[in-house]
Amino acid sequence: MEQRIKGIAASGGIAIAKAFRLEHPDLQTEKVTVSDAEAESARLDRAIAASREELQTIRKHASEQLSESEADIFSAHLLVLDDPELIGPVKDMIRSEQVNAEHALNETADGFVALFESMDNEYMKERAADVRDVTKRILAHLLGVTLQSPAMIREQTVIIAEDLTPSDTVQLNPEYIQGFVTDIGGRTSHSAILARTLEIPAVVGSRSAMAQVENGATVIVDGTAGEVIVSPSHATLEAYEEKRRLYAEEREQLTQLVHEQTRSKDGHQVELAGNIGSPADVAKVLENGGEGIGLFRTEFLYMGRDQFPTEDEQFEAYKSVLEQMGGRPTIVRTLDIGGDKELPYLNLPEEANPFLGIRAIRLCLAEEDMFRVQLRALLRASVHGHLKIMFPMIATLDEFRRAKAVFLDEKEKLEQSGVPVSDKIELGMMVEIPSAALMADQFAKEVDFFSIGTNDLIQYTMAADRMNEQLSYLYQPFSPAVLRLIKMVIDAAHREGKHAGMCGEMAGDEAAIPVLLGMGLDEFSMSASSILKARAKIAGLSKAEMEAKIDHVLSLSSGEEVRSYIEQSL
Ligand SMILES: C=C(OP(=O)(O)O)C(=O)O
Ligand SMILES: [Mg+2]
Repeated sequence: MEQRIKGIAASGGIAIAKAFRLEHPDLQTEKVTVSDAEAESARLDRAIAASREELQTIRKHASEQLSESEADIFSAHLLVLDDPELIGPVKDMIRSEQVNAEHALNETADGFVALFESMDNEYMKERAADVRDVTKRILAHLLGVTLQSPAMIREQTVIIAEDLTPSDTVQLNPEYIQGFVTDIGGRTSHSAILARTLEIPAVVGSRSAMAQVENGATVIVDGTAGEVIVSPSHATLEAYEEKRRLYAEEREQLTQLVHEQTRSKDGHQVELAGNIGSPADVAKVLENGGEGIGLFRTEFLYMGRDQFPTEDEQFEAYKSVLEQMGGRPTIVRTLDIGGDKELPYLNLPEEANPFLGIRAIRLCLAEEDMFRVQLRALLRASVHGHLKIMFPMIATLDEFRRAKAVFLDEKEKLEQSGVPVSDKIELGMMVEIPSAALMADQFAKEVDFFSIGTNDLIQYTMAADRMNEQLSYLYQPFSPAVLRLIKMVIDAAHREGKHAGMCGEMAGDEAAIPVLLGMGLDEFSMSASSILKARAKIAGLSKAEMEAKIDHVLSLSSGEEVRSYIEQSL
């Protein structure tokens, strides 16, 4: 009997294969009193050493088979493994309570996991997953059991699991693993991100796949719709085989656009760029035909560690991105920390409204030494490619001028000490605060370019938290208030002969592209996987026709009206 299970669409496409249940061994432990605490502590050390060796092997496998960013997950695990804040208390507990290593490890790790998960912060939640994953590995070694390894699978399968740990996911060989379904997890969990990187269809958060799917059952994973079909009827199977064929055909057609320029039907050219968070992300942007980097979120270089990255570490990262981009325009955004992105080692005072607090450029101007380190690293890297720098969260002209003055001061100092620096670095700003959009005419005289950050611009225009799902009716890219601000920014830039780009999620939204093209946006920056679709979309649109409709769009009175007008006539 055909059964359908709904879940969260984590990675697009259709997979059809036999189910393989990935079950993790029972790692239940009991509290036992030990007489020799030192011997117990030594037993823990041996399990940690064995885990370290295993993790190093997996990390090597990941960096060879996948990319450095996947390998980084295991570097994070190795850091957890060596973290005295985790291991120290485990050993203390073994000694002070005379208990077995398994129990001490479980108790301590549970405490950290609960603490991290209670924080309303995506980043800390991921750290909780890392601690859980590392704990399991050490426990397996303590208990002498083997963790099942997906790398051993050698037939076409769909993996069904309660959850896939990052170490499971990284072992998935797309040659055999057609897709996967998990009971828990969301779109931003490690397993979902890796599925998209591997381009394996995946459904996460299905809740009941493990309870309903038996080993060897035929399974269809519709990763686009977030649906799993178990033991499909003949008719369903045929329908999905056809869907799978169409999906592959569509992707194949899109890859033909990789080396194309981005032009509308009537010949207007725009630039399609990629958003990245680390040098490892550049490869995907290039594979998908990105013509530049429109946003490098450098804060990720500062996160996931316990101290600031040094000037040299940053220099290497910027140089790597610029070299990989081989002369294509590369916009690096200076540190945008604060709000939901925290740096534990910065010890910022708690704020009642962090999104309205000391974040991004405000923080950099307050902590000038930290800002100068980043600017020096960028200046030194500038000779390795086509670097543009932008400042986040600019609210006033004074802030832009102050940031620019610090930049020029560092530039001069480096030049005086004989360090080669490019003379062509453009300095721009994010427009993500309504005050900046409203004053765009004045900013446009002083900046080299604008990049509109709609993720924040929408939240600050509508006073609606971008992460609060209950406010999604207000968080509307198509709200005429937001569209009018965007239009003001683009027009102001063009009046001064400057470029206007966009790096918020809206730039890659297929429904928004006709309006943005019509308003004259010069550069659209988005996640790598959206680039080719956007290129195809633009190729089918006439810039002149879109432009003729903008006045009407801006005269509409609600986001819903704009959306339905776009659906019907753009
Ligand atoms: C691109 C943006 O920046 P972030 O999402 O990093 O705040 C934005 O605000 O639109
Ligand atoms: Mg922003």
